[in-house]
This record gives sequence, C-alpha cells and structure tokens, in this order.
Amino acid sequence: MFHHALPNKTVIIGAGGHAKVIADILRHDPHVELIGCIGPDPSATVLGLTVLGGDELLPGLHKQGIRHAFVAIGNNARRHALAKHAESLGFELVNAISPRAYLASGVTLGAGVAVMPGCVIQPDTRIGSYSIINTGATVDHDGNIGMACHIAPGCHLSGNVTVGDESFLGTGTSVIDGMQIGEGCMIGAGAAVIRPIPSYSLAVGVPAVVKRTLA
Ligand SMILES: CC(=O)SCCNC(=O)CCNC(=O)[C@H](O)C(C)(C)COP(=O)(O)OP(=O)(O)OC[C@H]1O[C@@H](n2cnc3c(N)ncnc32)[C@H](O)[C@@H]1OP(=O)(O)O
Repeated sequence: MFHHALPNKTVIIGAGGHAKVIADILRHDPHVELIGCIGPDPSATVLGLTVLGGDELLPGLHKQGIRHAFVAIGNNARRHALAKHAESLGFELVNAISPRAYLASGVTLGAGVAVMPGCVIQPDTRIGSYSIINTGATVDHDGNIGMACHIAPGCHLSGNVTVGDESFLGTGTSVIDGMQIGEGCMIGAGAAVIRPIPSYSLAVGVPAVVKRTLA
C-alpha cells in the first residue's frame, strides 16, 4: 500500500520577474501546490497565478493552513528580511530547484534556495538559505555561497570559491579558484574576479577592481 502525501499549499512572496521564474519551477514540483503570489498589485497575475495582495496577508494565510512559502524577490537585503519575517510567522520556506539543474554529490542547500535551469553545482558545495543561483550559472567543487546571495545568470565560479552573505554577482561574472568575495558585495556584470574582494565593495571589470565601498 503506497501513501502519497498531499502537495504542500505554498504561497510565493513576490510578484515580479523573479517570481515568474520561480513559479515556472514550482508549478512542476509534485510536492507543491501554488495558491498565489504576494505583491502590491492584486489586479496582476504571475504565470496565471493570482496576486492575493500585500505582505499583511501572510499571518492570515498561515492561520488558514498555508504553511509553505517561497520568497521570490530579487533584491538580496529585502529577500533576506522577508524570508526571516515569513519564518517568524511559522512558514516553512521551500526550495525551488529546476529539474534541469545538476546538483552533484555532497551539495548542501539551506532553505528558500533557488537553482534555475541550466545550473551546475559541483560536489561538496554549500548554498546558504535564501540564495539564488540564476539561469545557467555554475558553482564548482567545494564552493561556499552564503545566505541571501544572488549569483546572476551565466556566472562561473571555479573551485573553492567563497561568497559572503547578501553578495550579488552580476550576469556573467567569472571567479578564479580559491577566491573569497566578502559580504554585501556587488560585482558588475562580466567581471573577472582574480583577487579577493573585501566585504561591502562594488567591484567591476576585467580584472575586477573595487570602485567604491557600499555604505
Ligand atoms: C535574471 C536577471 O535579470 S538577474 C539580474 C542581473 N543583473 C545584473 O547582472 C546587473 C549588474 N549590474 C551592473 O553591472 C551595474 O552596472 C553595477 C551594479 C556594477 C553598478 O551600477 P551603479 O552603482 O549604478 O554604477 P554606475 O552605473 O554609476 O557605474 C559606476 C562605474 O562603474 C562602471 N561600471 C558599471 N558597471 C560595470 C560593469 N558591469 N563592468 C565594467 N564597468 C562597469 C561604470 O562605467 C562607471 O564607471 P566610471 O565611474 O568610470 O564612469
């Protein structure tokens, strides 16, 4: 006798472009039943999902038995704060892992992580909670990506790369092996990181140089 668990009723927190990509992944997940999105414009839809209204609805949704959520907001600091808020309300954050991504042996994921189509994550890499590994990015062996990071489309991180919490690597960033990028950094699209980047730096270019410190 087989028992099939019912899919978890899940709300997507966010209703923009990133939410659309997350909805596309989660709608194919047999463990997830999407009930709608949270966003400012209730007349909008996200891939056919209803936008229910703003964040103030979350406590009531939880009381109605919606116990699972995904925070789909591109901005790292906002996503991090909203994820903590949702968890404090009792929501369990699901992961959105595309079936078209490859996760090798020993990869560990936190909660509320997105891994988009075409990604390759190699052995023993750790991806912290609320982080986004966006379309076609690769993170090679023994990587350590912190919490609420965003590795934008087409980034390539070599082996043993560390990225601190809330750092953003713009589209197509390349990082040589063993590099450390600190917390709260912004790396410009197309950069080549060949030296460590201190926390709270905006760095751009090939090779990447620090342009300014972020407050
Ligand atoms: C699915 C998705 O869409 S995910 C989203 C993916 N998005 C991205 O990858 C966006 C990446 N963003 C960038 O590259 C931005 O240009 C940033 C964040 C690096 C900088 O943005 P801002 O803070 O607005 O800086 P601003 O545009 O004023 O540029 C500052 C300086 O850096 C230079 N610069 C900015 N971006 C880059 C870059 N990617 N490469 C090289 N130089 C750059 C500018 O020319 C400027 O130089 P100057 O001071 O000599 O004139």
